[in-house]
Amino acid sequence: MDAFKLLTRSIKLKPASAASDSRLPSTGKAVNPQLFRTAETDKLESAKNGKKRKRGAAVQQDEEDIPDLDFFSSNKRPAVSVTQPVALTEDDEKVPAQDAASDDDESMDEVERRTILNSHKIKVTDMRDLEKIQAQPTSTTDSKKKKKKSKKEEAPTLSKKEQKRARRLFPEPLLNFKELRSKYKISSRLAENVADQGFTVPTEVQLGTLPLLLGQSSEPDLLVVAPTGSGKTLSFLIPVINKIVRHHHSNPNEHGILSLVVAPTRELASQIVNEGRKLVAGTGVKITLMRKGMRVGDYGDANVLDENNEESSGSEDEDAENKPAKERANIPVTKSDILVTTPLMLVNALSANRTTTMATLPLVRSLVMDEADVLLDPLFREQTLDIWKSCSHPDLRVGLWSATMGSNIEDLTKSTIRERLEDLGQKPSETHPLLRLVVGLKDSAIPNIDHKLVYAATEQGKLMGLRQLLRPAAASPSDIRLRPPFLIFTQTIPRAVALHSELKYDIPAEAGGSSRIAVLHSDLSDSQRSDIMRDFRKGEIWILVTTDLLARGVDFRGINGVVNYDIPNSAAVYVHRVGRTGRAGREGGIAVTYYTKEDIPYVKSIANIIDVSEKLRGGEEGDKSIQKWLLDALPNLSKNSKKDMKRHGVKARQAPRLTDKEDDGKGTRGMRISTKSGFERRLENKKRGAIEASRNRKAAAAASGNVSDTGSWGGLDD
Ligand SMILES: Nc1ncnc2c1ncn2[C@@H]1O[C@H](COP(=O)(O)OP(=O)(O)OP(=O)(O)O)[C@@H](O)[C@H]1O
Repeated sequence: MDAFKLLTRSIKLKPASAASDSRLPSTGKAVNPQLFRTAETDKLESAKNGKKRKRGAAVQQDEEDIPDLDFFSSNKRPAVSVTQPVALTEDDEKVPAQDAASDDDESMDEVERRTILNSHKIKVTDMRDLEKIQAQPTSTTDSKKKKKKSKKEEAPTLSKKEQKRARRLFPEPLLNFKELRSKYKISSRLAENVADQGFTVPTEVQLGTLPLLLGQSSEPDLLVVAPTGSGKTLSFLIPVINKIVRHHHSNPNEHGILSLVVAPTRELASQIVNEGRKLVAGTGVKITLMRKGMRVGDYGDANVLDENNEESSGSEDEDAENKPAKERANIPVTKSDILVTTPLMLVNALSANRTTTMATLPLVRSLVMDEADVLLDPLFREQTLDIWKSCSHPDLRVGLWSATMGSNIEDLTKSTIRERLEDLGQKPSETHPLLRLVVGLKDSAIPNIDHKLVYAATEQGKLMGLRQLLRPAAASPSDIRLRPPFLIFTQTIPRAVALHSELKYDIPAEAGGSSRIAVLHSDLSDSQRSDIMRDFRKGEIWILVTTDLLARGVDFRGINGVVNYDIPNSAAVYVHRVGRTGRAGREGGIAVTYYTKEDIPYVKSIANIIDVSEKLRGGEEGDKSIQKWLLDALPNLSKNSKKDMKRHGVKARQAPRLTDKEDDGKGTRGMRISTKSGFERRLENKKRGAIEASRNRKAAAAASGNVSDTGSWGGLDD
């Protein structure tokens, strides 16, 4: 029997069918990017859409026309000159007459709204204190509901269930992208740019959040928890850009950073800029990636850098970081409407590397925190809160977006909003609401990927398993089949480097050899990082070994899967890592997680996530990959151990010595990434020792003049 099969008894492997290839995310068609919907709502929505089609000027593209999402495609769209006139002219404000006229009579009643939101598993909650909700109900509920609610809330004490019900909101959903223009009257240029991307059906998060952020009622602060790959970027960028277009229209003389988007990694920040550039084309809005040395805050001078010259001024900016304060004062302040940044880079720019008090960002009206839970995690918290406080405009709105969000983050958000308002002398009840929108089950993995949790017993077992994945042709029909492109996650940088060197030559030369596999981590230079990202996106690199640097936010179109070579540090990290596949509703992505003896204490939370995701997917009990006996047998982790794991990962894997060539201290022995057995390594070490001793002897003999002159054998090259 295959040794590897013995190690994978905990998982049910289904025979791979010939048809499985066509289900690969990189080859398959993303028929519908939505993850949750029912036949009943499909009918209701198409009835509503049908009405619009008859009346609207432009007919919406049919669902069948959605273009193939191809991993290897460059996602090119027709070039649009960024120098086109600033949008929102008189014409821009005009909405097709029929559409505008049709708006009111087509508003949905509450039953329809409830039906649609519930079937898409969208839950909107008012997060304010109940008294405040009573004092200032939001206009997203209809008036009947308000009356009912306030009567109920007059009762002296409400049960938890009643409180929950009182907080629930059923705002109008967005049925199609055409409504962005016809109903929400966004800039026509922006609407065209959205249409140019070929998106036809809004994802759940877009369906729920866009009306909230673009609607007529007071723009809320918003906490959004929505699945990985569900299109959150578009959801926050469209309202941000539209708000700036309007701002330019009403305040043509006010220029500066109006919106700030903060993301935890440079890779994600630059991806957001790329997405943003497609949307701002021709709108007159400028979006920029924060770079070292840029001046962005209110430093008390009026110099402004025109972002049109941004590229040419890049190298000067780099130098600026190291210039003395006086000279830095002469560097012009960046003129961009939207700044996308990592927290540290912006904090350093606003405080001259923490040598001065933080400068302010007085014009910022929208602060978007992408992957907000990690931005408010202890690692980044101080920096993120400093940035939040530096946004001093009274009309600031915050948006916190992620696929996972602990209740501590919600509490921190509430208290920060409250403190900020107090500092500004505003009473919370006078202002806008804080809403939370959750799509699906909070903190769960997407239901459209296959999870494989594989017991590999030892580090060697993991490597054997991974090698089988790399050679799918040699595998038996019941083995896991994972076609490149895919990502492999390790716990630490040294482990990523070691795994990369172990696998480098596993890809045959005729298939491109070692150039097909790369390693990406934060110790590489910025340019190395972006080259690798580019080559992976282009399909030149097939397998990318990486750390949690790429676990969040990064969108590679149609990668076929994710391998957790080392188990993730927490359930949330699992959700984000595996969410790099199965994006925009694509089926066929695979997430393989190996675990060893040492990992057993930490596996339960991952197994639970998989179990919930499979329940969400529906299907037969027998189709589940996690067996009940495994769930029951796995130990629960104490709170403290969970915390410890989150901070340090599996302790034994932190050991610094990891490659064969390095000495094997006892603690690291079991955690080395290598296929060689201990016996083989001992033999090698002995051989090395013997060679070393022979060299020493020769050197000693040479020193005493006793060596023969042949000197032709230099020993084994180690
Ligand atoms: N309505 C849509 N229809 C089809 N594809 C879409 C739609 N909206 C967004 N996408 C695509 O879905 C992919 C994922 O989007 P995005 O990166 O915004 O996801 P996300 O929700 O931010 O994920 P993560 O939580 O991993 O950061 C992108 O390739 C994007 O172009």
